[in-house]
Order: sequence, then structure tokens, then C-alpha cells
Amino acid sequence: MEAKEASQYSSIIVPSVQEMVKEKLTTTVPLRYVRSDLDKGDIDGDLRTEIPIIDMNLLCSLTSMDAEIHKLDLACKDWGWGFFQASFLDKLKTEIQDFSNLPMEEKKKLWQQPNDVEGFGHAFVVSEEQKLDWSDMFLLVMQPVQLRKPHLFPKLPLPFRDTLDTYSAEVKSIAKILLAKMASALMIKPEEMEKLFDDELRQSMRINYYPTCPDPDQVIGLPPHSDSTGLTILLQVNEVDGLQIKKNGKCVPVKPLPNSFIVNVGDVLEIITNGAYRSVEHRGVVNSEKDRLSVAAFHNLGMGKEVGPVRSLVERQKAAFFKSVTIEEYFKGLFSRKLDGKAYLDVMRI
Ligand SMILES: O=C(O)CCC(=O)C(=O)O
Ligand SMILES: [Fe+2]
Repeated sequence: MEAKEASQYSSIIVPSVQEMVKEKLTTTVPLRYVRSDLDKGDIDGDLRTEIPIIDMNLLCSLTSMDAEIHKLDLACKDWGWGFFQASFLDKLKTEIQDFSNLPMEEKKKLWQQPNDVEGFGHAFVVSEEQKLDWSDMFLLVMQPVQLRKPHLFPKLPLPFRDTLDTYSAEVKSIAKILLAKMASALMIKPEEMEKLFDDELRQSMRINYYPTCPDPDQVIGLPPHSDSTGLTILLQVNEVDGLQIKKNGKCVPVKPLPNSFIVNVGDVLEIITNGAYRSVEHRGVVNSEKDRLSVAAFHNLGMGKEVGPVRSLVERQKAAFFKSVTIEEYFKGLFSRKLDGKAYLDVMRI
């Protein structure tokens, strides 16, 4: 029942950009990828625009907890983003690279099926006329484990399958720690947050592959969007630039830092915190020299949970700024649209 519901979300099957570039099927950009519809954005070249770095060790130690929670709190209010230190994930990175370079006949076995968004392919393609992104993705629901698709997860090559399994459990526990600290900073009752992100919490992994492009200014790797999740933990796999976030109307490039993740407040957390924390718009740009890889772990509410501002905040602020809907309704609406900045959040606004 649950797995069936999950597979109702789908996206129109599109060509693999990686294949197109590798097979030299194109030396110019096909029209469907030319994004004259998008604003190129003003790049913020000011080196003082520094993304806050949160130290996970400090955050979790009792003595200096207050200062680091305050930093985390400010980062979420002001940016929707932050970094924290973590052990270096060499093995995972190498295995993701190898996985992305599997021969096409192997990848085809893991391709999206009709009426399902999981597997290799793309998401948010809802019409044959729609412009396409200069990227390929591989999407997989990892948690709760009973929602792993039998035709996908068990078919992943070893040792990548085991590495991804371990990574999944680790980032899930990091996400839970961060959510608990955020609840504490906002004076949300701990049990309210715990109940929302309990053992049923859904974690999806999205591996993004951005091939080189003969004319990078004409295309977009991933259009401006905010993540439609609670919390995203993003790893820039091969340390190639390409991620940009929007801050005060300008695009700020996010340099990949070794030993760090990017933590991203998603729309669902903005709703839950009644707007106290803001999801941030970001995009992926490509270049003509180096392929780029990233892996995003999205953490969301489990089946049957309600997305809406938590009671303790609504009581204190005496108003709810967002509607409450079931997570199923929320996703049905989301996947029937193309990615468009923070537009879907406005649909939820009261
Ligand atoms: O590739 C990146 O750095 C960003 C990926 C992203 O925004 C996403 O998967 O939602
Ligand atoms: Fe994103």
C-alpha cells in the first residue's frame, strides 16, 4: 500500500545528458536545453559573503552547546544553510563516481519505470514541451528500509550498495540531531519535532550528475528551487564548483569544502517552523571542462504525517502562516509541477 502510493509520483522519461555528451551526439546545445527563459542571476563575487560553518563536535558537546546552537539558529534564519565538519567520505565519493560511470547497458537496468520517479532519469518533467536540465539523476528512497524498491536497491553493485546503506543510516542520525537542536533553538517542544521525524521519517538520496556542456551559459544544470523536504544534507562529491545559492537577490557560489556537508533547510521545515526558518533558493550550474557530481540526502516526514506549523509555535505566535495538509497531498501537488523557485511554498501559504 505504502510502496504503491510512493510510486504514484513520476516524471516523463528524458534522454541521458551524460550519454549525449559521451557519445558526442551533440557538439552544440539542443534547443530543448537552451534556457533563455531563465534569468542568469547576478553573481555575488564578494568574498566577505561567507556561508556559516557549524562545527558538529561543538554542537554536540554539552559545554559550548549554547554558542553553537545560536550559530545554527542564525544560519537557519538567515541563510537556510550551513556547513559542519565530518569525517572524509573518500570511499563513498569514489564509489559514487564509479556508479555514475557504469556502462549504459548496466544503467538501463536501473532506469525509471513508468509511474515511478525512482531510478536513473530525471524528476519534475511534466510535459513534452518543457525545457530540460543539463543533468542526469539517480533517485532512491533509502529510509525507512521497508520502502526500498526491490528492483533497485538490491540490484546496486557491491560494495556501493553497502556503503550507501551505511551512509544513509549516518546522515539520518545527523539529520535527527540537527532537527532536535533546531527545535531547541526555536523553543519547539522536543516531542513535537521527534514525533514528526520519528523512525518512519523518509530519506531519499539523489545523485546528480552534471556533464560538461559545450555552451554552459545557455543551459542550467538544475534550475533555481528550494528543496521540498525537511532537511537536506548535501555532499559535493568531486569538489567541482557549480552550486549557487540565492542571498539578497544575488547568486552566491558555494565552494566545495573538504570534510564538510551542506545542510539545507527545506520547504517542509519552513512550514513546520511557521516561517521562522527559511528554505533557500539554490541552483546547479555547469561548465565546459569538468563533470560534476553531488549527492543529496533529503529527510522528510513519513507516510500519514501532517505538514503544518507545529502547535507550540502557532500558540506563541497566535497565527499559522501555512496550511496543514498530509504529506501525501503535499507530494502529489509537488510532483505535478515543474521546479519553480519557491513557488510551491506559496501554494501552502495562508
Ligand atoms: O548539485 C548540487 O549541488 C545541488 C543539488 C540539489 O540542489 C538537489 O539535488 O536538490
Ligand atoms: Fe536542491
